[in-house]
Amino acid sequence: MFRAPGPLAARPGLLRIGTRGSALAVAQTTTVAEAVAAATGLEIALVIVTTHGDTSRAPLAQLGGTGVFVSALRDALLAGACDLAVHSLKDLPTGPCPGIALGAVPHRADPRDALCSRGGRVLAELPAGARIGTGAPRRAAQLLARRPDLAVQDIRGNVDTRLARVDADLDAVVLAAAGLDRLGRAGVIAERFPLHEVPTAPGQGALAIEVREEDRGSAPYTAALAALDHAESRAAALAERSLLAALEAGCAAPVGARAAVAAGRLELSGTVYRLDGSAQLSASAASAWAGADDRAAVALGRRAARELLDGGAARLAPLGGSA
Ligand SMILES: NCc1[nH]cc(CCC(=O)O)c1CC(=O)O
Repeated sequence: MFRAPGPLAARPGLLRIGTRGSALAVAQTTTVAEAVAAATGLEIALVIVTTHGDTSRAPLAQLGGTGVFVSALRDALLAGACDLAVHSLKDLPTGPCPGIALGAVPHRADPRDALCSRGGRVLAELPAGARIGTGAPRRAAQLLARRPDLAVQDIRGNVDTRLARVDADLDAVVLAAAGLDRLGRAGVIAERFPLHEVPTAPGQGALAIEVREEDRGSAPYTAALAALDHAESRAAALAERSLLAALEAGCAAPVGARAAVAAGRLELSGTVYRLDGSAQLSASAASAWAGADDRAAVALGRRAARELLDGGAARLAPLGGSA
């Protein structure tokens, strides 16, 4: 495996995998590349695609939401500058992208949120008024639901930037455990919030491997994608995303979800929060799990979303918009 220093032409036996350039993205994509190389014997090149979201310091909402991280990579894939693209699945907009297919969802990492605090204090140990940083309305609402006395601060930036705030001016930050684990930074985690109390962003901890629609059924893509795909992770991620899509909610809406295959069933639950954490609404659904079936997973997400909407989810929280 090597990193392409610039544009790299396609050639037989070479698979070019596109990634964002952040430390986390490169770590994730390296794991993917190693798995494909081991399973297929293909030579793998990492193609780093710089996105507007990486270079701008403007607030995420102003940039058009987390979709900015995704579109440059998709453009590179469609333009033939790479053969596969690796994204954090939770950053993908829920709508389809013409010409691009979801090729694989690899084995999901820890979907939980992690608290990183000064002195390693867990949430219950933080003093009243403690300053806690997150850029996600969902995380803010969940924190306030459990600790209305906390002062939640809006922050953004990559993992290191956000962790640095704990030493600088904040008492704690909340981050995805998966990102910290993948960066070898699990040591900074004071507490992983249990999923039944803190359901996380749909798709959190999962990766999405995208492929050009016209390539997905042919060699060497089929072998690479088969080596990467993990059916249970794919079903869970699709069910969670389908819930978000059916709520017509953006990726920054105050919506938590968790799905998993257990004892032959695919189980999903979703929760919508009032932004200040003072109210929430949950729904769950389950269906028999008989192996890979994207449509069953999507149907499950729609069912849970319908229950949430019927229960008044749209009155509880602003669901629309991507930021
Ligand atoms: N919103 C940005 C983002 N997209 C994916 C991850 C972490 C890795 C993952 O969830 O797969 C993060 C950082 C975070 O939420 O702390």
